[in-house]
Amino acid sequence: MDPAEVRNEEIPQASHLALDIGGSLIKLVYFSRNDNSHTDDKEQRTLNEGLGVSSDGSCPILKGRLHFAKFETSKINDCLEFIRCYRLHLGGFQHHETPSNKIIIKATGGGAYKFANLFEEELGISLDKEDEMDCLVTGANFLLKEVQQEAFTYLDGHKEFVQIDHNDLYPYLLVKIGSGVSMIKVDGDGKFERVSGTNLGGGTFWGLGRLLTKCKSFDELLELSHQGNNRVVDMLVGDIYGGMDYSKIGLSATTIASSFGKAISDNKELEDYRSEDISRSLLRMISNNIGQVAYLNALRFGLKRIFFGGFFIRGHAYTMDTIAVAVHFWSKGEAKAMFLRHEGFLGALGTFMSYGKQSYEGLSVDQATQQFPMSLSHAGDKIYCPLSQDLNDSIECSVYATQHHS
Ligand SMILES: Nc1ncnc2c1ncn2[C@@H]1O[C@H](COP(=O)(O)OP(=O)(O)O)[C@@H](O)[C@H]1O
Ligand SMILES: CC(C)(COP(=O)(O)O)[C@@H](O)C(=O)NCCC(=O)O
Repeated sequence: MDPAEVRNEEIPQASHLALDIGGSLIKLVYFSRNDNSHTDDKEQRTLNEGLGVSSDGSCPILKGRLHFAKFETSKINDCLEFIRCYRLHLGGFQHHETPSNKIIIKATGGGAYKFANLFEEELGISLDKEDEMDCLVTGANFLLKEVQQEAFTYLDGHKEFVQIDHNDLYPYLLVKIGSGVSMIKVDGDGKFERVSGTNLGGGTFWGLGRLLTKCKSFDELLELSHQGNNRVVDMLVGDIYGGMDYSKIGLSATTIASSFGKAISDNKELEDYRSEDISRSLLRMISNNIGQVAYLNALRFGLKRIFFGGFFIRGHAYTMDTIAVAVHFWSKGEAKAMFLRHEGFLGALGTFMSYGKQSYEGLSVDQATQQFPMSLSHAGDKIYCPLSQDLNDSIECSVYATQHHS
């Protein structure tokens, strides 16, 4: 929605804005209270029991919705306008030690540093910086432990949700495919190590794709790949071996021997290739490489489960299939690639949850839980998301908030 179109009466009472400002995209998570947000006594008691908190009335549970939004980092002014328009910047917290009682908003990602002054100048707010890897892991652990049907496998066009056993979650490898790629070995809550990364990531796909195809948007480039045939551009084992498999080393004739390799011998110019084929080849090259590097890192540490997140994936079938096939192929079926429904918002969710650590004056989230229609689900962590919600929509949840006094 164009922020200019937002009318006053449509503006929700929003709070707890959390920002993840990455190299390509800015992700926002914020909470808005329902009009009649406070629970009645009976409901409050039930919620408190579910959350395992005391029911002395000092910790009101606010009902409302979690909202998700994203903007291209290069269009940060649109993001600032959106925040201003929805008055999201007013819903942070105040640190009584901060001169002039500036409102503080939680933020992560490189942009929390790069754009700190811009946020201060444009919105008059300070960004309280949370570590990016910390937030990614917090967001991933929360989703894997608390959200049913969050993780799924994808192979040969078949999507299957994975039942996560809370007692058997760790260790796992988290692969965040953003502009670049971070690979994090996760051993528990707050226990992790970034073990590797690669600069061939989502930014590489989009950047090279834009140059090679003249596509105007990431989605257009992704869409093109649907109709493409990578074999027009890629050099296959069969191209080298006269149509035959190289079975002695386990390579079939259709295996890609060299991504974009055909372009060296075709005597063609860029214009002679279809954008669809280039997009498909590029997508396959990047996805395959990430799958392979991820597998090698899983092998280093004996990890069997690899969760892939980040907005590069975009729930895109061909991307997930390529990554899953790479992991399956290289691990000979030993390791499993899994994907996350809330793939792009791990960092922003982790940042949102970091409000719970605050003990400053003002409203702070200590716990939040999604309320299922029939009964309260267990809320071992801070928020609980529903299963079938489109991420572009808001999701219903409750926030357990304490009022801190100076
Ligand atoms: N609308 C979009 N605009 C730009 N990139 C997009 C878009 N949707 C998905 N992407 C892909 O997602 C990547 C960014 O993923 P993200 O997890 O947000 O990382 P970052 O934190 O680096 O911004 C981009 O490099 C691109 O490959
Ligand atoms: C520097 C980053 C952590 C920034 O995160 P991003 O904005 O890409 O999500 C990431 O781009 C990265 O891990 N790059 C790979 C660097 C490397 O290990 O080679």
